[in-house]
Amino acid sequence: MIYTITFNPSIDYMVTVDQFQTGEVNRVQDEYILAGGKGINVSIVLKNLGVESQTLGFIAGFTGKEIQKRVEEKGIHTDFIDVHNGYSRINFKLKSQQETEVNGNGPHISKQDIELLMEKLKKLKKGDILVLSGSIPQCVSNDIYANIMKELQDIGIEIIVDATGELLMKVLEYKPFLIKPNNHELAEMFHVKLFDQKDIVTYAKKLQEMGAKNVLISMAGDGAFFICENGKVYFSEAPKGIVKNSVGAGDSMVAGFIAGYEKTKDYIQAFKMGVATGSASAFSHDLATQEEVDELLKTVHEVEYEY
Ligand SMILES: Nc1ncnc2c1ncn2[C@@H]1O[C@H](COP(=O)(O)OP(=O)(O)OP(=O)(O)O)[C@@H](O)[C@H]1O
Ligand SMILES: O=P(O)(O)OC[C@@]1(O)O[C@H](CO)[C@@H](O)[C@@H]1O
Repeated sequence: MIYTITFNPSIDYMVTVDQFQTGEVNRVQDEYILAGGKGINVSIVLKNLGVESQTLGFIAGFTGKEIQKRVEEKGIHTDFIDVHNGYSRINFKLKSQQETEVNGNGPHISKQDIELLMEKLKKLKKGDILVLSGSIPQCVSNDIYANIMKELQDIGIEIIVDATGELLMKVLEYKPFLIKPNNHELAEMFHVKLFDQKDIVTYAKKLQEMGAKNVLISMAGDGAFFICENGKVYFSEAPKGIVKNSVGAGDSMVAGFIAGYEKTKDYIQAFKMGVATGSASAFSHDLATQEEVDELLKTVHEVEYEY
């Protein structure tokens, strides 16, 4: 079974404004809400691609209930912990001349809440896949993903981490199956500027040397690199299209990779599926559907990157 964890789920309030003006009253042209949070998005896209998963994490208040309802309506099994403290955040996503995001803090999560999650995770079995995605609330220590991996290291599950900064750096020693920073996050983690593709590959390879088995580096419309555990490096251009909403493109890429790998056990197919699924989400208002992914997959071609 595949499990996704979202420490800080959200209601994503998506708004389109023609020519947004700061300091003025702006009227929306279009608005809708989605249940969000990175792990939840991964589960939704997996479901769209015909792969079952269960989603865990922490919810609170009326927004938490709405998130749970919306996820379950999609036929995804949830096992959230209600922390009975505050409410799950509402993240504001503005599409105008530029895309702007304002993400909330989320509810307080106590030590007992974390212990409850750990108890659930200890029931995972050999062969399961666990996806740890997204930021954590400020009240949670940034070694939490590493602690989870440490606790589960003898069970024999593959763990995928989509996070950044110390949260990601600290898991590397536990050898995650896959990590997916984007190129900007990669630069921030090493406190460097990455000027060209060669720089990006150099630092992505460092993450592999530090423990990650496979490393995906997404670069939005500039394509993606895959540093494979077979020692090779692959590059793919991003498919061309009109970006409607790139929120969740990275999560979709993770889901596409997992779905591709589950179906074929082939890293190249998984990489191509990841790219196609990320772009399919970027080119639609909601997250990618199977049909959208199938269409784009025909246009995705990987090349081995000579390093
Ligand atoms: N403008 C775009 N054009 C084509 N494909 C895109 C575009 N933006 C994103 N994608 C697709 O989605 C993948 C992931 O995008 P991106 O690098 O923006 O991830 P991310 O920064 O983790 O995104 P987010 O945090 O918004 O989910 C890319 O590798 C690409 O396949
Ligand atoms: O604050 P985090 O956890 O880093 O990101 C949360 C978030 O921006 O990520 C998803 C898109 O990737 C959205 O659904 C959600 O609002």
